[in-house]
Amino acid sequence: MDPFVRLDQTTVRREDNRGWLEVLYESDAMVLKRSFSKAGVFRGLHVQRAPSAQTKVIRVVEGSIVDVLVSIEDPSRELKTATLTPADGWVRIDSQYAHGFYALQDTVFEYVCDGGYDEASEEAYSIADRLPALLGVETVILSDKDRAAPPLTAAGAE
Ligand SMILES: Cc1cn([C@H]2C[C@H](O)[C@@H](COP(=O)(O)OP(=O)(O)O[C@H]3O[C@@H](C)C(=O)[C@@H](O)[C@H]3O)O2)c(=O)[nH]c1=O
Repeated sequence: MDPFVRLDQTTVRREDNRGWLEVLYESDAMVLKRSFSKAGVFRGLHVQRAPSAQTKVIRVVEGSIVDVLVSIEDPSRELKTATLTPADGWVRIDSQYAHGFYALQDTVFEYVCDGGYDEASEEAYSIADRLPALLGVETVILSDKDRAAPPLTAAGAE
């Protein structure tokens, strides 16, 4: 038997108003993806809940972002931010975090998720109206899904 198992997977690119998302490799156990975001795009916040929770390992290939996390276990829903560029290399985000990022420049972003994509278990929260003050930016380009997401509020305030 040939030990070099050729994978019959073609890259699927989905384009929208933000740029594009490519699924490079997908199995039941993991997904490898790459996205391109125009400067001013915000993607997120997204989290997959149990039984489809995912740890994400992310990196910026080109450009720069402000990465945004909020622990869904933290009742105060405090936002954590970090500016990331290619020099930061790979960064791990554990599964309790809803994740998003703002593209400061045109940005190529790559990430591996352990566990497959499960749209039904994904939750999205909007922080779009807070981004101008939080990041000192004017432009915020969103997907239709993220624009329609409920606002992130402290637990018990929903
Ligand atoms: C994330 C993802 C999306 N898709 C499809 C669904 C939709 O048609 C299109 C675009 O999906 P989204 O709008 O959810 O793409 P995007 O907003 O880039 O979603 C990503 O945001 C960042 C912040 C994350 O943390 C990621 O885990 C992921 O949720 O691609 C897949 O087929 N597989 C996937 O793994």
